[in-house]
Amino acid sequence: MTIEQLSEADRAEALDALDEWDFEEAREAITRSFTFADFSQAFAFMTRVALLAEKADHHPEWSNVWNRVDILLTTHDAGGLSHRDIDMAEAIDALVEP
Ligand SMILES: C[C@H](O)[C@H](O)[C@H]1CNC2=NC(N)=NC(=O)C2=N1
Repeated sequence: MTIEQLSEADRAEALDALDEWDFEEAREAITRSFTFADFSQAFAFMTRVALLAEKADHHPEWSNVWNRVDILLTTHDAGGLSHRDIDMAEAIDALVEP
């Protein structure tokens, strides 16, 4: 299965709409940090993201420290950012900003 990296123009357009996400040039990835009231809330969020990831077969690189969850999205199969990352970022945002 071939997944194409986004062109610079498509990337710029997508990032424009994803206010809360930062582009990390070195990793060809987007990142966002989420903070919750406590660990329980953070882990509940991670559970929901995990289900999205399995459904989409697209998985985040992430870490959790107590109430914080740091997420990095990139497409390993494409060697950089693809529409899959944008779709996943939008789906994750929808969990916290309904
Ligand atoms: C075989 C399986 O479809 C692939 O390895 C999927 C799984 N999840 C993935 N997740 C991410 N972030 N990038 C990928 O390229 C990727 N590939």
